[in-house]
Amino acid sequence: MATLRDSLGDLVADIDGLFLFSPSTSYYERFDDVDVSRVVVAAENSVEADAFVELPLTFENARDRIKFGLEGAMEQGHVTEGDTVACAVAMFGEDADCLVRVRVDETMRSGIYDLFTDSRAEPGVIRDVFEVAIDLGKKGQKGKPVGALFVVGDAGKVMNKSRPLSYNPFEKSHVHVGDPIVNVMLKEFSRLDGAFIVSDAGKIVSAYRYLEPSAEGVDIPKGLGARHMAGGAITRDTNAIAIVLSESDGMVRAFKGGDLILEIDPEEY
Ligand SMILES: Nc1ncnc2c1ncn2[C@@H]1O[C@H](COP(=O)(O)OP(=O)(O)OP(=O)(O)O)[C@@H](O)[C@H]1O
Ligand SMILES: [Mn+2]
Repeated sequence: MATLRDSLGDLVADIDGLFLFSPSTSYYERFDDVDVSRVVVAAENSVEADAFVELPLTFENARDRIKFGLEGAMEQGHVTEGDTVACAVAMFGEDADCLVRVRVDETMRSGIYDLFTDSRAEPGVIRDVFEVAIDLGKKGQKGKPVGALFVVGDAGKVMNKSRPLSYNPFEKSHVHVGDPIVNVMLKEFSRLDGAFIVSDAGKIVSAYRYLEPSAEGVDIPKGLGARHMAGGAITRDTNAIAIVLSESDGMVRAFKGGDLILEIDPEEY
């Protein structure tokens, strides 16, 4: 047992910060006396932590969850480059069952935090669009897999770089993502071609848009087709982000600045 304990000790030796992911109050309070900065990463700050990073999604993939927390803490100044931190994460259960030691540096930065907090669109709008895409990916449309492309934020510019494929069902309406009825509409219209355009504040500006960005210099992973190329490229030409559900592999991918930032599997949600 001694060696196992030693190796656990190694994981937390000389750390500069302790990250607690969605801790219960009693778990959080167990670390009241630690002499390193304690950062809570959770959907809500129910433990009233001083250093808190809000999770917009659960991020079933623990790597994404940790990256989000670290990037947020870097951005908020709770940790700095070169720090080594320990992260207590719940991987399988409700309580922390996993301890991860990481060194905070620029290579850790995937842009996952900036995607939500430093885009033109409001973080809540981005979260709502993710939720629609994940839901659509999980259930498909009438049991069949569907693809969908959502371009979120900077809608005026996106409209200028696209053209209609059909009449716009959202033409005179003032509906917003996150509204349950709208989510049903979005799912219904996802069977048809083109992209949904969503404003910074979450208004659905249009469906059925054919995007015409310049694809120059856009480097998307091999194997992805025109939908992903158009989605990635429009985020280089504008300050929008794109959230793309693939009909062929069922994954939800997010692009910003022409780069693939995040990839999530709806089946895990
Ligand atoms: N420039 C574009 N603007 C808007 N929608 C597009 C554009 N190009 C393709 N699409 C949409 O994407 C759909 C799928 O195209 P394609 O198979 O080439 O993309 P993909 O990236 O492989 O996506 P998937 O993984 O869903 O198959 C098209 O039927 C069309 O509705
Ligand atoms: Mn395809």
